[in-house]
Amino acid sequence: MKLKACLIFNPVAGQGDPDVDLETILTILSGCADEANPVEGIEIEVVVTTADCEPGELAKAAIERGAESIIASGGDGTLSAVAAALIGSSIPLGIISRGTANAFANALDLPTSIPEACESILAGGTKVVDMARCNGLPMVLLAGIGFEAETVNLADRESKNRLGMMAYVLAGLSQLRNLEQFEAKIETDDKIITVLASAITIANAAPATSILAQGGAEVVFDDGLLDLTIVTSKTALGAIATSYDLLSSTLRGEASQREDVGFVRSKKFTVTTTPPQKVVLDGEVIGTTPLEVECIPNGLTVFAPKIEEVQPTEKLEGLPNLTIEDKG
Ligand SMILES: Nc1ncnc2c1ncn2[C@@H]1O[C@H](COP(=O)(O)OP(=O)(O)OP(=O)(O)O)[C@@H](O)[C@H]1O
Repeated sequence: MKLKACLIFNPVAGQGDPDVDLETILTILSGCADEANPVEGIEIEVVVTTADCEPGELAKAAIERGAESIIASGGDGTLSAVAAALIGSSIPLGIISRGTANAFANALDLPTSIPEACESILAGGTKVVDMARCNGLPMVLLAGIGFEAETVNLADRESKNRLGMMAYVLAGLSQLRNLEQFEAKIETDDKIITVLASAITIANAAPATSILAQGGAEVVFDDGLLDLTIVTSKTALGAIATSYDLLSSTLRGEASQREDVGFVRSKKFTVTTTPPQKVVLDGEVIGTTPLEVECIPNGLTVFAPKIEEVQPTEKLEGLPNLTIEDKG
């Protein structure tokens, strides 16, 4: 057995059967999933979360007990809390998503199925990604002002259980009726921008489905910078057209060309608004503007699948008596 890890497991996350999920995880991580070809497994201590525990505190306590790595399994709430506790440490974090949106794994290009996530942890490859701090709180993915904050507020636990991802879509559609613009002053590393906005999103990392973060087509999670997207749509119809454009341009890997979308990168942003707007941080409403967000470059180490090397399509050098004639 190698590497002593602590698995922090949320039994109520997502819509799957937690007993089956836990057994699958432990079987794969023990190295015995393939009976014919067992591999060296990981020694694991399992800590099950409770309704009133703080998963980050569980992670810190496990490290004090000697855990060499932490594995978190649950929804984005559990994963973000554990990641936040590991910012600035070199303790690698394994991410096994079992939530509704699985934004955390999607944003960092990590596997979202339980078997694939476990296999990449077992293989031991890691990568280093940026983290951020928003109004003094740890931020893994993004902070939203305006439209997105209202949407998250409306997608409650009960509707997420019933509807899964649709809860966010329906909450977003119903929120369009109340779309309101606000005055925003945005300070970057080198400029001050004032604008009339309906949504502002500051992302460290974001899945393609977080369309309000996608003005610049790609949120790069290891460039030491944050990506800010401004949406200024005035009407519900305009917001639908903008959302559709952001989704389709992201899927094409292109930046939005719409006049009601703007984007800018910076290591740090300060945003003030009139009137004050709700702020959602990694899926939770944390209060209202103003807000200050700063990137923490290389803030977290995560287990990640090894990038497959591209095989060269041609190699002739070194062959004996080699001549190569250009046919012109
Ligand atoms: N044993 C438990 N019993 C009841 N609630 C729990 C327990 N463990 C954790 N929780 C609650 O689970 C919530 C965190 O859930 P998490 O975000 O991981 O999953 P999720 O809500 O399904 O994910 P998503 O946000 O992607 O939908 C916290 O509110 C926490 O209080």
